[in-house]
Amino acid sequence: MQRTVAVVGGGISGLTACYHLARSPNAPKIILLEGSGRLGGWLHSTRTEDGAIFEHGPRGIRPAGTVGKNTLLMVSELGLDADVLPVPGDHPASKNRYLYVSRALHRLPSGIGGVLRTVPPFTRPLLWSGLRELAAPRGTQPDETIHSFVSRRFGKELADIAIDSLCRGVFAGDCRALSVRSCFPALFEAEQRRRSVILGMVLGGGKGPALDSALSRRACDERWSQWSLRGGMETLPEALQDFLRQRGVEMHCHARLRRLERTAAECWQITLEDGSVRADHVISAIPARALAVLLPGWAEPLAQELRSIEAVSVGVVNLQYNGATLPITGFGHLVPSFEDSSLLGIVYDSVAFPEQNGSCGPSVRLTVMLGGAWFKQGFGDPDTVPQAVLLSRAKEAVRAHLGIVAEPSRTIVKVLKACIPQYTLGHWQRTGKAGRALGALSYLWHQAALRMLSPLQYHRISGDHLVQPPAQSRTNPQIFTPDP
Ligand SMILES: Cc1cc2nc3c(=O)[nH]c(=O)nc-3n(C[C@H](O)[C@H](O)[C@H](O)COP(=O)(O)OP(=O)(O)OC[C@H]3O[C@@H](n4cnc5c(N)ncnc54)[C@H](O)[C@@H]3O)c2cc1C
Ligand SMILES: C=Cc1c2[nH]c(c1C)Cc1[nH]c(c(CCC(=O)O)c1C)Cc1[nH]c(c(C)c1CCC(=O)O)Cc1[nH]c(c(C)c1C=C)C2
Repeated sequence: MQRTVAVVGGGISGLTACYHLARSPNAPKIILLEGSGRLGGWLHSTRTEDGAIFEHGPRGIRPAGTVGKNTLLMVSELGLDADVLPVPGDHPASKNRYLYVSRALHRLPSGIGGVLRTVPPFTRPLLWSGLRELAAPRGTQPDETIHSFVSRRFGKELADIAIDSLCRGVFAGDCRALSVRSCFPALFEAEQRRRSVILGMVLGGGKGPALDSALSRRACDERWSQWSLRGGMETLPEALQDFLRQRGVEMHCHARLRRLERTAAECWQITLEDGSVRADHVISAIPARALAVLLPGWAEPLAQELRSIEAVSVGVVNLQYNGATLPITGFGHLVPSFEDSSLLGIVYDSVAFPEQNGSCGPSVRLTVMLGGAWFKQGFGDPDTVPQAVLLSRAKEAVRAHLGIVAEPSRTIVKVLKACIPQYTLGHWQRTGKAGRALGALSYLWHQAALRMLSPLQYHRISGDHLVQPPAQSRTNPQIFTPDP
């Protein structure tokens, strides 16, 4: 008899889970249950009538590594090759990286010359940090904050300025709280394996299996730093939706889960707001805390671990300035927390993807990212912060950092509540305990099946929704399967 798999959560993880299930031999009956009125989760693009695109969530996917390659393969299989907008290695958005420190923009050093010279905002050449790292002993702790790890190996200045900013630009988080083992497993493992991060990176090792495609070979040849899609990132969930519909996958929006229980007949009873569904297997692709409240009482040890994974909120302000020009070109700039804690950085969307400017003539499109781990101290409660406060803060930052004083011709303000999970110190223990709790509940962990899922998640993104297998096979969705 055909088995039924219910996938909970219609973000990119849930959609990708359905995609791989639908393509598998002996595909089961698949039911996708999404709580909101649309599929795609944080992949959300506004398309204006004059053809401009504004991204409210991710705006560029990195092609590198196993997950990057697998994602490009999926993009190809979905027939989206012609829609891909690459940012090649020689593009200013790939080459130029900026930090805003002491009220000025600083281009980060690159190339051998940049490493040998003292380049502000740093007070010594980066070569010094590199030599220090090569000589530093291997760490002895099972986990460490990213700040402590980088200070110990490369020196405090690099941690305070560059790593602090990087963590804000990837996790909207505080490097003094985030775990190096869970956020940057490659760095942690390089130190464990070779004693030095630099040696570990140069000598390589530990890569997962990747599926090659013409698109990923092109990405490699042209050294893409990232890519987007002509109609915006939301094109990806839309294409997945079309694919799944053709394969007979049942997709339900406004289907928020209320309760998840096992029945005497060894299957899952999924209670929705207005009905219920039965399934042999459940794949959860919803945030960890959202899953914790759905679990039955006997799964409390698992729920407890899932509850402890917090997520931060981000204010995303899209701005378009017709007729304006930027003083510099690059992907954007980041702001370290000591400079301005609640302003994370500004993305120069019109530099990386000018094709998405629309037909209003030359213009600058920017996204100002606010809050993150500093949201409450900067803006108060994300549920009640007035949009005008975020907008005025964003416009002021654009004026002060980039010298654009004109009023924007278009603005969109969104508050993304609890959108980026934080893998804080000891996250590996939480996921380990959760995995053991699952084992003790006598459910099977289908690690192999999971490796293919969730292209974005694996990109050291939010994998919080899941109880994660060990770092190498970390992925997002979690499968609950009754014991055979
Ligand atoms: C501002 C921002 C910028 C980002 N930039 C990048 C980037 O440049 N590159 C990159 O790779 N990644 C980026 N990310 C990360 C990336 O967007 C996320 O990791 C990814 O979208 C997460 O997808 P998901 O499907 O796992 O989760 P989500 O998108 O959170 O989807 C979960 C879904 O579950 C649904 N749901 C929740 N509870 C229930 C319930 N009880 N019942 C049914 N459904 C439920 C939700 O409505 C949602 O649709 C960014 C994220 C943000 C917020
Ligand atoms: C989970 C949320 C993510 C955000 N961005 C990324 C994720 C996964 C992807 C990402 N962003 C940056 C990197 C670092 C390495 C790189 O390839 O550049 C990654 C993997 C850095 C970055 N992010 C933003 C900017 C302006 C930069 C600097 C780029 C550069 O070096 O030129 C914008 C930004 N993106 C996110 C946030 C919270 C943010 C804040 C300003 C989300």
